[in-house]
Amino acid sequence: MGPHPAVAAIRLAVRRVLHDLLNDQQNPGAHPDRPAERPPSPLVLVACSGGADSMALASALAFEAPRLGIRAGGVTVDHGLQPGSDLRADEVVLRLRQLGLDPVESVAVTVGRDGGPEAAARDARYAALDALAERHGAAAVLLGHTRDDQAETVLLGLARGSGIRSLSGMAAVSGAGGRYRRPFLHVDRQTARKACMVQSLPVWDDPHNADPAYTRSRLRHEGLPALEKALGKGVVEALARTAQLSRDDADALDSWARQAESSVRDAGGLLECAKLYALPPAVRRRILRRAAIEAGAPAGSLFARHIEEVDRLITGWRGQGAINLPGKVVAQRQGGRLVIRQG
Ligand SMILES: Nc1ncnc2c1ncn2[C@@H]1O[C@H](COP(=O)(O)OP(=O)(O)OP(=O)(O)O)[C@@H](O)[C@H]1O
Repeated sequence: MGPHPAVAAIRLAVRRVLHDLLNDQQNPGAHPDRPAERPPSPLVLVACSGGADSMALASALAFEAPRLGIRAGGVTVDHGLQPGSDLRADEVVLRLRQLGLDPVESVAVTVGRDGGPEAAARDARYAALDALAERHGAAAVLLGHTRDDQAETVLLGLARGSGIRSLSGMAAVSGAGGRYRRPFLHVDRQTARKACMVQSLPVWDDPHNADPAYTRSRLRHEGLPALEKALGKGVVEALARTAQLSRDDADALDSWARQAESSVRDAGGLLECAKLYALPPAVRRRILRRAAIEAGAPAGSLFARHIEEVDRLITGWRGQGAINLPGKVVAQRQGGRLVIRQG
């Protein structure tokens, strides 16, 4: 008898990603900062919170990796935000070792105060995962984001009025050299939970995930169920499809903007307003955003409203003054040119 369908589904998802990874390593051109030499037995780490999604991911990695000549390890990050978080981290380490993963590490981080508490925890976590992956020379770090997480991200973006780059949600491959991989973006949360249950894997339920103080938690427990009730089942799947379609569109527009950029700069490299005006707004705004980031505006603090304001220097010129952007960047018109630089 084969494995339970839920276990088969999570293993297949991980097997696909491991195959992709091996292909990328044989084909280093796909990621220029990846070393051309393929290590004899690459190491893949799973980032595990102890929750159902990442425990399921760890179990599938432990099963599939040895069959492909890949070493499987694990890491859990202790954000130190709840009493007893260090004990939980120790427990996760133990469970990962029981699955046969090696090396397994717990990393304690200090969560800063920049942005909201969730964003600060995420920044600290990724910094720790980056450092650990470097230290072990890991070929990849797997993350347990599911199709449900993707659907929630799309809905949150829609509610904020975001553009299609935000609506494209989380990428299957991201980070330096394509380090982060998300094998479960097409696997639903129920399947991951079921896979843990039938394999008798104990899982930890983060109280934050059920706390109505958090937007994502309210969306998960109230928003999405209400949408499904009103519109029928399949909303999650449809939103995840929107993410994929948006990603393809956003990539195409980014590429168009990169190509158009040189044609809107004069010999001195300044942006020419008349030429920018002639471009479709989606392409023009991408060029303005890139110019602001190049001048030193931090990407994470540069919002659509900032770019819209700069855009009005092109499309609604009434002699307005300089626009201040995050990172002390200033955008202003000088005759027929747009200058974006450190103020
Ligand atoms: N404390 C942590 N240590 C290591 N990895 C983590 C940690 N928290 C989250 N991750 C990684 O990021 C992914 C997404 O995080 P998120 O907070 O959405 O998940 P979760 O609900 O905490 O737990 P899980 O995905 O494990 O059920 C996790 O699946 C896991 O791969």
